[in-house]
Amino acid sequence: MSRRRSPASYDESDVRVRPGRGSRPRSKIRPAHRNAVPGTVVAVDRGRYTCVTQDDERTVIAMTARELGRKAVVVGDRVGLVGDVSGRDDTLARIVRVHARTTTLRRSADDEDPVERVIVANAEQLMIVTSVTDPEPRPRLIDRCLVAAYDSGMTPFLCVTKSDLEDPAKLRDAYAPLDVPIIVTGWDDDTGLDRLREALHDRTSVLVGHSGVGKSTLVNTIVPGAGRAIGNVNIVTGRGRHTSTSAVALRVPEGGWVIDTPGIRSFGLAHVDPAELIEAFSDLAAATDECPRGCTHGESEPECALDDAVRAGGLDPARVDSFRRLLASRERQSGD
Ligand SMILES: Nc1nc2c(ncn2[C@@H]2O[C@H](COP(=O)(O)OP(=O)(O)OP(=O)(O)O)[C@@H](O)[C@H]2O)c(=O)[nH]1
Ligand SMILES: [Zn+2]
Repeated sequence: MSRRRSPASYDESDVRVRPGRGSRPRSKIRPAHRNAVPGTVVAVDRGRYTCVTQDDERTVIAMTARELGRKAVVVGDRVGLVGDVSGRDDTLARIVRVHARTTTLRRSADDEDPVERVIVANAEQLMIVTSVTDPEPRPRLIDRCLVAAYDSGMTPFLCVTKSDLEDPAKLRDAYAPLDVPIIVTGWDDDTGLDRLREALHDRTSVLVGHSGVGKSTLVNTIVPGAGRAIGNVNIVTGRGRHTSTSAVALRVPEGGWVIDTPGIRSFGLAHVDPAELIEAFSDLAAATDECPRGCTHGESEPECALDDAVRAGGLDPARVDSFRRLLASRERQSGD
């Protein structure tokens, strides 16, 4: 029997409105956003997003609209902007849309940290910068950057700097067996710089590397007037804001974008499946074709073909060791 009640006794808590997809008045939101101005995020600083509009390259500062929720917006994101998009001083636009990303460069603070951070979106290639010396090359960091590149869908290449200080042959030989281009630069090495310009031309490239390897120096050469501070990470971007903790995208005059990132000490890979790691070790991957089914290629695998290849002199033991250290660090985290 249905209860009858007067409107006065009508308690709103009785009313069940299903928040179904169709019940929202979406049409109220959409028309405004249809006119959203397309842009790209070039810098992020404490909730303020510096964007460059697609049509006329105006610099617009924006915040995210509430409806985007807590979704992270990062450098390289293609966004839709509404509100005051004039780009005049003291104006603030709103980002109402973030388009699907073609690539996503992520890292976690360390391998045990489940919180991954998206650093850059939509870049095509990862330029891993390492100096021959001062600071010394860190092969494990390079390996981790390679893993991150493949995981993100970006093509990696190595840029070896400071060849004027020490012969880069050893470093170059170590990475030659990998399927990764290597560009060597140094003071008075114009050929290297030409090759680098060519590699960056008309592409969107992210620079990563340990602090002090010379990223800012390269960026200032490639992008005159970029104003990247040499010797520390305090930089001036957009309308003169100071940023030191996040990436910044800069337009290459001849075409393309370079995205500089602050110097890093480590590159956490908590988000990467351990089974994927071997892809970043292209010099080792072929040997694992001979492994028994289900081999993880770890230290304790009794019949891993990597060991046979090392014994036969076909693989550099240091490379296998480097791979296995990374694998062990990731497997600990996965609970294997
Ligand atoms: N000898 C030599 N020194 C270089 C070269 N490139 C950069 N340097 C020097 O290396 C130091 C560090 O350079 P930066 O460009 O600031 O390095 P960075 O990678 O941007 O460092 P962070 O800003 O900490 O990320 C500076 O003193 C540069 O002058 C090079 O090719 N040869
Ligand atoms: Zn194996």
